[in-house]
Amino acid sequence: MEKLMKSSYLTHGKVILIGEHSVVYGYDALCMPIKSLHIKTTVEPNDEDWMDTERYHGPLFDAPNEYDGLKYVVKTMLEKANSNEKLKITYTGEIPMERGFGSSATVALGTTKAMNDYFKLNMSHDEIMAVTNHAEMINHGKASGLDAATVNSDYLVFFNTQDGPKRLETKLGATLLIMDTGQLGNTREAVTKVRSQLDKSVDANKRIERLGELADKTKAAWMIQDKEAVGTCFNEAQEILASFGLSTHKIDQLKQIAHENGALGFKFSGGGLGGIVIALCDNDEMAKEIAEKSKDLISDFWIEKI
Ligand SMILES: C[C@@](O)(CCO)CC(=O)[O-]
Repeated sequence: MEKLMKSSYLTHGKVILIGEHSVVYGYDALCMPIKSLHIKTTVEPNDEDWMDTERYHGPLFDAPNEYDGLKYVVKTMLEKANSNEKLKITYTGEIPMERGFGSSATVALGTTKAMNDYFKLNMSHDEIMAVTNHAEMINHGKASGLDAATVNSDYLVFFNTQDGPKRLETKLGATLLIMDTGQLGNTREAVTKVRSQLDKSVDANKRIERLGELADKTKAAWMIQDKEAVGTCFNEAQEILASFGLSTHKIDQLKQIAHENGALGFKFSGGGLGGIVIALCDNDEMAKEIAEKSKDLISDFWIEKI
């Protein structure tokens, strides 16, 4: 089969604004790409066995869950190419793993696209997303497809599992402060934790439904650039997510600092149990101030105009 000598693909990260967890059960969510954080996937020939995980190097692969989805991608793509070639697949970049930045979707999509190019498979967009989403299912036990859709989008994404991603181009006219708690989140564990409560409690189901409503309210407020209303939705979403046991002491401390320093809204972003938090700020100065006051509790921060 005709193929390239080497293929690379650059994929960016994502930050969920609102609707994590409820999106898994069909409700709406809003998620933005983070264009400043990337992972580059490179596929090239190799003498070693592709199943040898030592082959994957870089800071990314401390996260065992992510291997299984990736192994599925590599195996599936080799089958599609009708090849048993041994490959070296390398990941480099600055997206921290297991923080809520969509690292698992990023590497799954990057590997699918880089192998599609390497073997000149000409797969359609839907076929590429099907492989990536299945890898996410393997990684997280249950996956909505939101992360994969957003790491593949240059625009803010309004999403539900039935209709897929819709692009939103309106700017809110605010600043988003993203802070890394430095604590590893575990999406699989968090998704399982929510599901077990939904199986047992009517009230838990009502709270998940409310999260979906909050995503719709956020979108409506976003479209008319009502940042105070967006912030209020973030705050209520944080309370609901915390009621499922997904917040941590550090997240609660960061929430207090953000509110004391004028944040319009605060919540964690992604699966929870650690990972990243977001504070909606009126302007960059407020974001810098909150980051400065939080510096002993965080490992890194990013400021995005939204
Ligand atoms: C927790 C979750 O809603 C987001 C994880 O980034 C899971 C999913 O949507 O697949």
